[in-house]
Amino acid sequence: MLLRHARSLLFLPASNARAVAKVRTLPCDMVILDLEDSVPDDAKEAALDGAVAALAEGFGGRLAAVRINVEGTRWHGAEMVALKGTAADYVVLPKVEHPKQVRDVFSVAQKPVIAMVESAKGVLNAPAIAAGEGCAGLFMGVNDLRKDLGIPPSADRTGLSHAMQAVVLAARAAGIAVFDGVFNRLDDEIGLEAECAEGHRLGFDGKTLIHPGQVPVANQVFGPDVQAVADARRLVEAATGGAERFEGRMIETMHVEEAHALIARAEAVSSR
Ligand SMILES: CC(C)(COP(=O)(O)OP(=O)(O)OC[C@H]1O[C@@H](n2cnc3c(N)ncnc32)[C@H](O)[C@@H]1OP(=O)(O)O)[C@@H](O)C(=O)NCCC(=O)NCCSC(=O)C[C@H](O)C(=O)O
Ligand SMILES: [Mg+2]
Repeated sequence: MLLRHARSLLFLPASNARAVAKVRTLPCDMVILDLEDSVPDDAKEAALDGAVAALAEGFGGRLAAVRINVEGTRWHGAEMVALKGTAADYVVLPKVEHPKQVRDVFSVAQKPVIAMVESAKGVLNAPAIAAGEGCAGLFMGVNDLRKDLGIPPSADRTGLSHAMQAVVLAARAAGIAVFDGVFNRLDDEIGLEAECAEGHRLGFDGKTLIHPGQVPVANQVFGPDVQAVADARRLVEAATGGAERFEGRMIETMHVEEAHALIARAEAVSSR
């Protein structure tokens, strides 16, 4: 599956063996083994060993990534080296503020990097980060970004909207994938669905998640929608080139290209 086609990207602490076993039974498109904030300092080395062993066992066709610790921590170097040659599809690098951080990880781990944008500096430098060597995608890190911006945890996402749009713009200008941040309220399915729909409307390709119960909602919202795919197929069938009337609306070349992209996404998802 192409990164851009992933709908549900599930984080789990690499130190949690039960979660590692559980994720192999879930319909998520990407597994992200976390070595950073969800793993206590005294469990980091064991978590890295666990991640490498889990990657060797595989994740049954799901994309696999590992989130490492930031540069300047005592784990960062060993983690990059350990991931080289593993079956990880991507390394996720948190708290990125400059393209060099991504380039350094890419050159040591020899894996494409997904950069997490989770500070004011990261947002302002997102265009350079996204366009830099080794960067395959961007994740919004909404918890850290909120903290950096001084937005209270109880607030809605209004104060993050400029940053979210800036990150989508940066990714699209660089031609890479972009994913919305996590939703912390574990028992609020309606809130999760609304937030997934908001992310979808903003242009994100899918959503990063933290709990198995969130996977079906993200898969459903980032679909793609069955009606939209049927519409796209009819549009592609009907289009003859140039501006024309299709089912009461004008279509042109870009609508045909959009329809092809949607059909490709639907086919990628159904082959999962
Ligand atoms: C949030 C949790 C700590 C909740 O844990 P808990 O209450 O124990 O979960 P449940 O009892 O409901 O679990 C039910 C079963 O599901 C498994 N499980 C739970 N979570 C996961 C998961 N993420 N992936 C796979 N499997 C999972 C449990 O093991 C149970 O199964 P079983 O044992 O067989 O009964 C917990 O959900 C959790 O740790 N979530 C992930 C946290 C994480 O990875 N955090 C890092 C990413 S968040 C982020 O990136 C923030 C970002 O940086 C930012 O700034 O915004
Ligand atoms: Mg964070």
